[in-house]
Amino acid sequence: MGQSVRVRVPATSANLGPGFDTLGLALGLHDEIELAELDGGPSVVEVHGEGAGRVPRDERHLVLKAACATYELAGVERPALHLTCHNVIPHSRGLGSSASAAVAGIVAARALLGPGEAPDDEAVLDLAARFDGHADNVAACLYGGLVVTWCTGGSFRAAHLEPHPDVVPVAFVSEHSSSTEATRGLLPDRVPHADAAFTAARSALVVHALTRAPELLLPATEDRLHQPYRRPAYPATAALVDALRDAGVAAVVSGAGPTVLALTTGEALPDDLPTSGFEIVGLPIDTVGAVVTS
Ligand SMILES: Nc1ncnc2c1ncn2[C@@H]1O[C@H](COP(=O)(O)OP(=O)(O)O)[C@@H](O)[C@H]1O
Ligand SMILES: N[C@@H](CCOP(=O)(O)O)C(=O)O
Repeated sequence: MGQSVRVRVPATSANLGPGFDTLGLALGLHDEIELAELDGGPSVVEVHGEGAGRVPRDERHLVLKAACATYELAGVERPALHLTCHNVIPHSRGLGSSASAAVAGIVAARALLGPGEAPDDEAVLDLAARFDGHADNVAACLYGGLVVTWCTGGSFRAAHLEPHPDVVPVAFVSEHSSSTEATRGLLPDRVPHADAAFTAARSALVVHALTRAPELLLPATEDRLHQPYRRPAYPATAALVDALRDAGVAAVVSGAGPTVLALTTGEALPDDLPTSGFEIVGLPIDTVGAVVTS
């Protein structure tokens, strides 16, 4: 075997209510991968934990594909690779597992590429966003903390912000899965101008609430752009979001769902919530993002 690297990537929650396709938050739940260059032969994929026995273990594997895309971007012939995945982030629940997989592969391949060959930070973000299709998830995964993402001149960009220390996320991880692609299919091509204006105000306010004024999180997390349209895909998720919000807790659908994210300030949650089918997990905000650990 040639040189190898180990990379740790956080889970992420996208949208945060009104920030559809724009806002992302990194959470303290991590996958780890090892990527090693082989002297020859076909690439090898080992998967432990989440997805083992379900995800493909050949060139279609997301982490390996993302690593290959990085060599291609760098214009460097790719060696055969040995990939080992230790997965914890649940798949298809709205916690950005596919984005974390893409970031893991890209960051690992960048570390293996020589100086002068590796893509710079902007190119890495753009590649990851194109590869996964969700800049909000990949930017949070790369940088940690809170991100605002946008696309300009055909390239994805991100601003990194420090969340207020009083913000305490609690995830209600659904035992059911939901395909992001499928729930995007529920979104209309057009929305009423009043709903766009309503949500634009909340989207700006939620950045203020998350960084400076957590007491505004409940009004700041209202959304009319995506959650109302996705409700039929997961009634239990919709009911839990409603119950939490009725009790004064700033709850949103995490990403495309069906997990629910409550952005609390550490207050006790009501004990009469409709949580059947959900695992309640306190997840601190990850402030460092993807790291090469060795
Ligand atoms: N670590 C991983 N390794 C390989 N494939 C993965 C990994 N994480 C996610 N995937 C693939 O992505 C799919 C989930 O993507 P998606 O529907 O966007 O949900 P999520 O909200 O978890 O990102 C999984 O079914 C699996 O095929
Ligand atoms: N902005 C995207 C985010 C998808 O996140 P995921 O964690 O559900 O993959 C969307 O809302 O579709």
